[in-house]
Amino acid sequence: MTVAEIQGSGISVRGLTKSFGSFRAVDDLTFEVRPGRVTGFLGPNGAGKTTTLRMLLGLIRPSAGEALIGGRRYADLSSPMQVVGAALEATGFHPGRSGRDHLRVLAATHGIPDARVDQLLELVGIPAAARKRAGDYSMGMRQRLGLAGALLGDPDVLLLDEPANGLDPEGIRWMRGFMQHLARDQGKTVLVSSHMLSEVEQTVEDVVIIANGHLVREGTMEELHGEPSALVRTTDPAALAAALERAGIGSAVEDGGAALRATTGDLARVGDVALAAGLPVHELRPLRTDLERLFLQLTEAPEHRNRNLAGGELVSGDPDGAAPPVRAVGDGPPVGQPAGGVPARSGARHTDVPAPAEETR
Ligand SMILES: Nc1ncnc2c1ncn2[C@@H]1O[C@H](COP(=O)(O)OP(=O)(O)OP(=O)(O)O)[C@@H](O)[C@H]1O
Repeated sequence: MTVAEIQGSGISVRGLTKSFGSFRAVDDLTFEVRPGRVTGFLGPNGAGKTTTLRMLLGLIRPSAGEALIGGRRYADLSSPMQVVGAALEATGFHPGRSGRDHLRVLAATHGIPDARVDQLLELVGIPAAARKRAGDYSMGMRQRLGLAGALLGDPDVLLLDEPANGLDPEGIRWMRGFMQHLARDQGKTVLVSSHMLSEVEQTVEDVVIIANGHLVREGTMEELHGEPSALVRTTDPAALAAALERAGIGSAVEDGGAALRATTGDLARVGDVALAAGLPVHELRPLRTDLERLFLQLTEAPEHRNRNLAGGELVSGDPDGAAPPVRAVGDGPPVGQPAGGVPARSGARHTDVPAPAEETR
């Protein structure tokens, strides 16, 4: 795959806004999602994740702004199934039909051979169950069937809404590995939504965090973790702080002055400095950012506090009349060809946030 092809299959959301009556579910949202990476689309319940995904898929019409896949609006894709696959809700299956038949019907309407269906059922780990009625499936099996449906057209872009819901620990591990394989080995753009950062922190390379319809943070997991640092406990923290400073390492007091946080992840160096200064080290360990605390800080800041949960007018379907409210996984977009040309990722990062939450004990 060439660089141009890879860049051509990203996601670009610009100034995206969606109002339901007077209620703004998505508010001037701008972010980019890169190919070849798994990106977490995160936010608390009601933050606007599903609404955004539905706009990307042309299921509802934006009130303003645009949601582009490979540089194009969904409605302008001539072969959407080969460009984007989505697993939004694992509920859109005919209960009396087997999982296999569900996929075969879907495949047939898009000229995809049955062999692909069986290959995918194998790939997602439900080859035998696929012959049973989908109505008897567990939530985890429906998730896997939904994923198979999303992959039918071998799209470059995958949108997965809370795919770990209902999976057992082994299923979650499998799903993580599978998403990483799709992104890293196949160069696909994988956007996975979740309301918990901890659920996806081991899977995703990038994050887009929203709250109350607004973007609160966009960046890599590394950026979210912040600069590495180390906690060091000794008998004379002030003397160690001075020694560290002479060695070019910054520090700050922790634990009410009983310990120091050194601004380096190089534990050996901190230990060596203490030894050279003749100070005993009673504790020395890396300090990790408490991501769950950071997530709460980001999404519960007063300006982002979740007004959504307080209500808002519930409208069934889309008042703009763009499309039906719910669509089955992988439901029938027409056949055509892949899109191209997504603009380069913006270097800008959102930083209207408190300092990273740090775990100190
Ligand atoms: N058709 C609709 N009419 C009115 N309000 C709606 C409609 N669809 C969504 N909303 C509201 O928009 C807000 C965002 O909903 P959305 O489903 O996008 O959030 P979410 O981040 O996906 O949440 P969750 O994690 O709970 O699925 C919610 O307050 C929701 O009630």
